[in-house]
Amino acid sequence: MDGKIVVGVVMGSNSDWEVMQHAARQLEDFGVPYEARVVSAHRTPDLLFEYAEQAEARGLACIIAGAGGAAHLPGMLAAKTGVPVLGVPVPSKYLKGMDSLLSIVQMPKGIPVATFAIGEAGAANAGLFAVAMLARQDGQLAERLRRFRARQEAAVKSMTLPEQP
Ligand SMILES: Nc1c(C(=O)O)ncn1[C@@H]1O[C@H](COP(=O)(O)O)[C@@H](O)[C@H]1O
Repeated sequence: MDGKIVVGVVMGSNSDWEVMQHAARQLEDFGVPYEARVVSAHRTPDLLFEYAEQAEARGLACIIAGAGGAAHLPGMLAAKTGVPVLGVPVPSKYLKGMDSLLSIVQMPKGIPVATFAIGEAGAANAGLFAVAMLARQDGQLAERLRRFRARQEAAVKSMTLPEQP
């Protein structure tokens, strides 16, 4: 990777960072150049349009978009760019992220958003999914991903449980 930003991590509010940092951390760990931005379909619609319209020309390979509640950000980005959008439902205060999940996953046919699990695991997996996509064209990244999986497998195999009666 030559340092050029290839993944955009965007979120509806800085209150989403606690969750979305898990996507950013995966990209960082794998050495994938990314940017993190607050962009809101509801609160900054012009900025959303600008970000989406420039994404392809800026060379973004994908956009990871996280939002909570009436989470229209991922879908609206997908509507305005051909760059693949990975949606992360951020947990919400009252409906625990079910609202976010349904807002993101139930896209109309023709404008896909790849939707991940609610919360930290979904954010981390969106980061890993972006790595996996980029690794198809990048042998070194593919090797790093293979080693990550091997370490994870070894960690699970060495897990112990309390003595059983
Ligand atoms: N769902 C959206 C959008 C959007 O979809 O454009 N913009 C902000 N938000 C969400 O509002 C929640 C509360 O935001 P605040 O904490 O700023 O009040 C956040 O989870 C954010 O993603």
